[in-house]
Amino acid sequence: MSFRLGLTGSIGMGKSTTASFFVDEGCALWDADAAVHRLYDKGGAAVAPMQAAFPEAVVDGVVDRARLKAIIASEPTALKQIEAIVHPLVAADRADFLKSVTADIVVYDIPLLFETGGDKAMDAVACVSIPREDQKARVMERGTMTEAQFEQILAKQMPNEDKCARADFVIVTDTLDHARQQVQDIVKEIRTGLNQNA
Ligand SMILES: CC(C)(COP(=O)(O)OP(=O)(O)OC[C@H]1O[C@@H](n2cnc3c(N)ncnc32)[C@H](O)[C@@H]1O)[C@@H](O)C(=O)NCCC(=O)NCCS
Ligand SMILES: Nc1ncnc2c1ncn2[C@@H]1O[C@H](COP(=O)(O)OP(=O)(O)OP(=O)(O)O)[C@@H](O)[C@H]1O
Repeated sequence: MSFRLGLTGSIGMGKSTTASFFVDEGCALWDADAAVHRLYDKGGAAVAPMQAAFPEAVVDGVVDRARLKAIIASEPTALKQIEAIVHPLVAADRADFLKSVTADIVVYDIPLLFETGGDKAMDAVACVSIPREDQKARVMERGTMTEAQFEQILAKQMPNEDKCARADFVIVTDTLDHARQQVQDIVKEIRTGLNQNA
């Protein structure tokens, strides 16, 4: 069985970028946010239940993220409802992915890993981290969220310090080269452990 490494971190901290460095080292990757994109897309399994719960959020058979963010911003219970629809479908997507995996290390990029208790199913967890001001600046630079939407999502997440305290590895994503170096060190350490146990 593959080594299961959870990769988590708060919004905009650098999970996706760091995940790509693990792929460069030969790890397999499953990405929870990417699974949500597939589920919201045309023909995706979340479209029909989302249409039933939030008819105005579905446009041309696709869940429209801008509309969804507006709904989340104005309806306090909306995100919980969305999670109840989406999270079981995300779990099914992950189970499907696992059927075909052969890599020695599988990285699970999951923003809400600790919040959902998913860390218990991992052999180790790595958390990406940068100071809060840099995090906010990076998210604002992306231009896909207002400051209020960013703060609202952030409020739903476990504080960065708590995530880092619970993680086995903390990856500081201050520069691309530094993050890549830390990823290479972690992969080396895991592979050394795997070879010792083989
Ligand atoms: C809130 C939505 C519309 C924002 O879409 P957008 O395209 O702007 O951002 P994206 O999907 O890339 O998410 C950005 C980040 O927001 C954070 N985030 C997303 N959903 C949640 C949530 N339910 N709780 C806390 N943080 C969240 C994560 O850090 C994520 O990496 C979208 O993320 C969504 O529909 N979320 C609900 C589904 C969910 O819980 N996804 C989390 C992974 S299973
Ligand atoms: N190591 C790094 N050095 C410099 N910039 C970085 C680094 N890692 C990520 N970034 C930049 O930070 C921004 C956010 O990165 P990324 O999309 O990987 O974060 P994320 O945690 O996956 O975000 P989200 O939680 O919103 O999905 C991007 O603009 C990216 O280019």
